[in-house]
Amino acid sequence: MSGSLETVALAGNPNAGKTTLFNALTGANQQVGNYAGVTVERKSGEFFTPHGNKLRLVDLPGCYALDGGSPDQQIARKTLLGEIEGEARPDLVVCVVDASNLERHLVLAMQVIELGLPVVIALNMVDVAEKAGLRLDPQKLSEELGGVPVVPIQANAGKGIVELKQALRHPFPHPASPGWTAEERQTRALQICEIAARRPDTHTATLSDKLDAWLLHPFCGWLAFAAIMIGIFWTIFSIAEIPMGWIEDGTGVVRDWVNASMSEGDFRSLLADGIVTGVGEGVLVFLPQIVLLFFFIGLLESSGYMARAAFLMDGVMAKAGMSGKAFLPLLSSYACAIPGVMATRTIDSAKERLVTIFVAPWMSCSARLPVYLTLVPLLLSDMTGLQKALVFSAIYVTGTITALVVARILRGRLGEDKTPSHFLLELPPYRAPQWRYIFRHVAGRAGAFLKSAGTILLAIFIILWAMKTYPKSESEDPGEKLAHSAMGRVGAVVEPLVKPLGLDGRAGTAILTSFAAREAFVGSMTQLFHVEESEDEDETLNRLQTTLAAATWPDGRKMFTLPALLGLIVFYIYALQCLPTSAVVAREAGSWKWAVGQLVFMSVFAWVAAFAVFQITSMFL
Ligand SMILES: Nc1nc2c(ncn2[C@@H]2O[C@H](COP(=O)(O)OP(=O)(O)OP(=O)(O)O)[C@@H](O)[C@H]2O)c(=O)[nH]1
Ligand SMILES: [Mg+2]
Repeated sequence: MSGSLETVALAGNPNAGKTTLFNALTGANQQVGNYAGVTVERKSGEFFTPHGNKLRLVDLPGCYALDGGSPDQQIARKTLLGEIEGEARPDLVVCVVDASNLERHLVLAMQVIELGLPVVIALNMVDVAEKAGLRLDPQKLSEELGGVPVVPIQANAGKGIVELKQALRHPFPHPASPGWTAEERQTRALQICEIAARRPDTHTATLSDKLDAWLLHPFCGWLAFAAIMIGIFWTIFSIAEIPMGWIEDGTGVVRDWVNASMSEGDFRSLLADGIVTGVGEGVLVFLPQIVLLFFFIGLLESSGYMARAAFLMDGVMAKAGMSGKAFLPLLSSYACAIPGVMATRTIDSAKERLVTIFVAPWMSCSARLPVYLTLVPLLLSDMTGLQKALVFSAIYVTGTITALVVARILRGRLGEDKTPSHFLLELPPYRAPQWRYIFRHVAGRAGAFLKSAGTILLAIFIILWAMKTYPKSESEDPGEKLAHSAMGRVGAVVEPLVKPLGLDGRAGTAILTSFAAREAFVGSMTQLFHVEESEDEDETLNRLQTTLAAATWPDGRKMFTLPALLGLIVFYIYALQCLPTSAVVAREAGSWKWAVGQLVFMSVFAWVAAFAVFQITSMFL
């Protein structure tokens, strides 16, 4: 920690643009989104003022008042009051206010001024205010607030950043702290707005209003929601197929090259079958989909549609005994449960927060995507893009509905809460996405995915290869060879566990590896079911799918029948196979018991559900 640097804190209402300003000042790429409650922890960075002073900048979660109850708002308050252990109180507060929403944002700004710390007001979103016809007078605003410097900026376009930096110079301005009551603040804010931000006389319906009439409509809204979901999955499938083909071809070329340029032996087999095939066909092929998924999530977050989806879901959430506030954390869990669990910090009610943390991993995260992408096309021969998109939507809906039902039961058991959660979701205006941020964010995610391919997954594949190869047997028969190997023995141990699900020890072993990382499943399957190199060009494409479709039991029965596939998909919907998530759950819920309980519960639930699906569908199909 850079303790000696002077610290500037960014405070303000949710969705005021604090993190956008933080990124603009420090060059960081922290998460921004067009809804309240994106930032839930303190993030710090550094920047230089034009006078060459280096300052530390702390981005805070947004808050409506300095006495809010939810964990994220407490972080903001404690930081401003200097109550965070090991952290000095900030030397200066930059209070970010939304110029197009001045009346409400000023109330908090006045509270911040009353703290007695030096304050500079960053009057953000001047573009939006101007479009709405507001006539802003920063000079007047500054006078009315007792001389606090006011700098108009547009954080998402980098406008006014230099001026803002210039305002952060010594001596830091010390405003007089008047000590208003809550009511006085309200009236004062109104008065100031009338003087410093004059509204146009006529109120015209904005584009956001017009869009919302459709997108929040009790019927059309849901229709639009469904269309957006299916549209996204369909696009992911159809566009990604092209680069996937290239990656598969590329993997084939590299494997052929390894096979051609080395003499036969264990090392060649390790490189060609273990590493190249596992990493290429088991992991890299999914990069295009992952990139597209995060791109679309970024688009939804950035445009403001996410907040609408939460609004639509409010009624459904209420039936599950939760507020719409729990929906946004659940929604971000579709990307990854870790930020989802973190985002529960915006929930005031401690019990509702625990319940949300508990069910968050059932929102299908991006790591499950490769598993579904491999299994879904096997369900029917020659599935169309639309059919796949429908099955995908069904998978996501299944996870979500189960999560809500379990949340409802759990919520009932935990009993009433002292602090009832009041749902205060703001509907931000629709905004043009921050493209640069989205692209950097997607690149970051892709990088993390590639890193896992090069580290933990690579290690898993090497271990698998070794287990499959040693100890060696005298036999020439591939089946006997496998049975003799360490892998065959592990498979024999896990087989009784997965046989009731219609799977054999090989599939069982692949499931086992995915407890280390879900993405390992496909690569493991590639290795475990690997058949002899085929000379046929067409077969290289979708090789794993062809292999799995042809896989049989020793007695010749087809293994991946429709019931077995459905069971396996259901298993992956429900299984919690992610150690990092468990670690974050333990931290956020404040107890390891909660995390272990969740892991055990979800694993057992997954097995039972897969068992039921396999057994029941077997009766009919
Ligand atoms: N039009 C316009 N949009 C902006 C401006 N600054 C930020 N935004 C958008 O406002 C939204 C909210 O930005 P964030 O930076 O995430 O807001 P925040 O204050 O950090 O929000 P929380 O972390 O939820 O408290 C994003 O969609 C930004 O693209 C601006 O000056 N003009
Ligand atoms: Mg933020």
